[in-house]
Amino acid sequence: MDNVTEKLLQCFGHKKFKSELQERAVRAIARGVHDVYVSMPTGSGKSLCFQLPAMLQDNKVAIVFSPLLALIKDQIDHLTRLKIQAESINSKMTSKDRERVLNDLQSMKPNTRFLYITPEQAATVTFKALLEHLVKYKKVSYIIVDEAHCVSEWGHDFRPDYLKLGFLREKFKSIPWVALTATASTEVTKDILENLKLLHPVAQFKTPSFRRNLFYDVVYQNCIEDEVGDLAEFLKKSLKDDDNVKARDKNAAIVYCRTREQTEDIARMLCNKGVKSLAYHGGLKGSERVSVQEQWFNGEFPCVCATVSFGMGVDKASVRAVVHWGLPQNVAAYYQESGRAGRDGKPAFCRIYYCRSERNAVDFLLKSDIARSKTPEQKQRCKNAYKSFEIMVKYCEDVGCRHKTFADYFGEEPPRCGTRCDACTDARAVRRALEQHMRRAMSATLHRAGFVSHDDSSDLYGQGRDGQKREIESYYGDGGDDSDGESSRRRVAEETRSLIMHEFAQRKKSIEKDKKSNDSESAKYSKCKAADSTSTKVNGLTVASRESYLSLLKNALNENLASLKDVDEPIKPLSKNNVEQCAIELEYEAFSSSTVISLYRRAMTKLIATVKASKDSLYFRLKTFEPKKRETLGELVKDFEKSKQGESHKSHGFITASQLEGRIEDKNGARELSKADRETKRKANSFKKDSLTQTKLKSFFTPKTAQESSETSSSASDDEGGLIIDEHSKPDPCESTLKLDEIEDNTDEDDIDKTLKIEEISSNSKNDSNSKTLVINITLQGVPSKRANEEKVEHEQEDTHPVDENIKGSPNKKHGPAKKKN
Ligand SMILES: Nc1ncnc2c1ncn2[C@@H]1O[C@H](COP(=O)(O)OP(=O)(O)OP(=O)(O)O)[C@@H](O)[C@H]1O
Repeated sequence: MDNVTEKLLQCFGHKKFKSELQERAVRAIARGVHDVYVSMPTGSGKSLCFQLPAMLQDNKVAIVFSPLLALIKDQIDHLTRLKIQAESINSKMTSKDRERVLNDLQSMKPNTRFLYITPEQAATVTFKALLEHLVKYKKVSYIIVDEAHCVSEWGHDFRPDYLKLGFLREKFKSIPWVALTATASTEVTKDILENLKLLHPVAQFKTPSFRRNLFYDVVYQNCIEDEVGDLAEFLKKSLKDDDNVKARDKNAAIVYCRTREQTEDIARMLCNKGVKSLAYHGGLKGSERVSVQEQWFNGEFPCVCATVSFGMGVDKASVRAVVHWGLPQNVAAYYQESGRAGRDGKPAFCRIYYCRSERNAVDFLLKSDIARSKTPEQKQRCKNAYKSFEIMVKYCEDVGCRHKTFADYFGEEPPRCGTRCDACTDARAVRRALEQHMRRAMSATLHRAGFVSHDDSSDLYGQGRDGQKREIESYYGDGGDDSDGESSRRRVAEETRSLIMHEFAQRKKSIEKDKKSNDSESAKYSKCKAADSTSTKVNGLTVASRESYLSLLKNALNENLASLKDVDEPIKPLSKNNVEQCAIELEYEAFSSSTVISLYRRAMTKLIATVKASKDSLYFRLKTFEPKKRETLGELVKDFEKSKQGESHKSHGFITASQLEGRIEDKNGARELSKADRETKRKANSFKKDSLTQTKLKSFFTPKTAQESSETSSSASDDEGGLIIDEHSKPDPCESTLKLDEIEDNTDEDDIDKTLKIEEISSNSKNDSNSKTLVINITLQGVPSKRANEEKVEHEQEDTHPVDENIKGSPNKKHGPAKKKN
């Protein structure tokens, strides 16, 4: 037994080295000839690599740079338990404590063997003076940089203050340096060696990232019925088989969640499903966190649902499962977090429950980071983070070996995985699951009509990298000695929030734009007067909303009329169309006298309520209503019937263009049109051209109930009872009217040769005539033309705006937004 192994036992209680690499690293560092770089997986005993050599040098102190106060505390606690004096100098210490540490370090033979410092503290005048003193009196054994990947912009935890350490290396050339990390890709390794200015040749000790005892797989959340149920089953399987061990050594699990709320929710659900779980996050009080950690550590609660703040410094060997509920931040972070499983070398499971919508949220947040980065360095950093995220996405959305992803990332040869991941065990099953996941994700996206919900994307990803950082730092106290840290974090959070709000505003704008274009489409087919000007006149009001109110008003008027059937008093004869005409006038009055949407709503609500209230007498506006003499469809039909007596097509709702056009072909096929026929044709073409009048065809071709049929036939005999076809022809400052004559001028004569078929293809009669859906499909028979397609008309009554609750019996309340069918 040499003095190295002797000290191993004496100071650390280990009879042998954990691995060959650990021993080689220890011996190389102990020689003190070269700077040493150690890259070993989490839990492989890296700390011992420098702690043991430091213990070999009596009366000397090792300076250890570590990124977080909590990590420092864990290490100091660990060494204190081993009766090795370790200290720190930081802003959280009392001045008395600080003085005590400084006095000891400045003494001839310091008792302190390890001095833990944050990189921020390293930049202070006090520390610089202290270091100069220690070096001058040859009291420094080593300078150690723990978590050295923090020096690299490629790393997932870049800390700018780590860069300053390189100056110290240049200044104190006589002291050997040691840099250690668990997660270093090729780029990160290069950065560590360069940025820390380690003296060449650097002795490098690097274990392959492949950990054979860990089984990796991915489960797609959208492919399972009960996600948490699945998780519970998985945990139960992973946690069993530990009956004969001490409570402390019982199997344990960690479920990493993105948000604090998620940790609470999932922990609760797991408890309900029989897996004793606790939530852990930065929002808990310090004492609560310690308590959770202890209960988990002692085996009282085998599972902890935590944010990423959990685990650093937590050294439990019997973790049998590490689950990520959603996409991990990046490969390095995932390797580190999942690497907390199976530290005892026994089989353990690492699973991701992948959710694509979350991926989209992360994608958005990382892109936002890139967009708002102010300096080229920042931008590069954000781009690196994005690249790393993309690798993680590929990890989840690919069928390749999971371990190979890590090997690629760390610049190693692909490992011989065999059956240590789902993809290598059963690639076909993984491919099938992936395809199913993609299909479902796609259909969900389509379902949302292209709008991916980012409502709470900030929450989904715990507010991105910054959120994750905040989460860690809330756990670790101040995250260093950066006095401005809190304010800069707040600023970053504020910027992130405002960026997200900005993005939402943009989306809202584009939705508004879509709404507007839908609205102008609806206006073409609306019965409301000046429908085109709806939103221009009253901001926020939609045509659909007006149609809803109009429909309610018309119902109320019809009810009013119907309620007087048994009353003795003589009632003015009014057809349904007269009532509709009256409703249109009244609605228009409310619309034209309203300047804001609330006034319009109030006016319409009041109007409808008043109509409903006049139970025993005809509503006064119906009494005084004088239908205007207008060109009506009734007239048109009569014209048509007159000219085509005997020829008229009796089929309901089906008129051929040859009939409408009154086309007469002589023996030579030449066309002759009588004057009357030409007039009829003109009108027919005007229907074809004017979407407004096409809309009015709706009521004409709607299949009628027996009662409606009799009413219509009676109204057909009434000159004023036909359907209004030129409702909008009345000059109105708000509306633009397409006159029949103007349409005639635009008539394309080519179309006359074709047969115009107006065919009702769908009629969806609901309880109320107002809620009928009618699709009128106009096709030009013969060669299908673009124009023919354009002339497909669809009209569906819609109500996208909620109508006031006090209006009862609103049939349109049930309606969803208008659907566009082609
Ligand atoms: N030679 C050894 N024999 C037995 N156990 C050892 C040996 N060396 C270290 N260990 C133990 O292994 C565990 C992990 O060690 P350590 O914390 O140093 O790992 P690490 O690589 O620094 O992990 P992390 O990256 O998570 O900090 C500790 O419990 C430590 O006591």
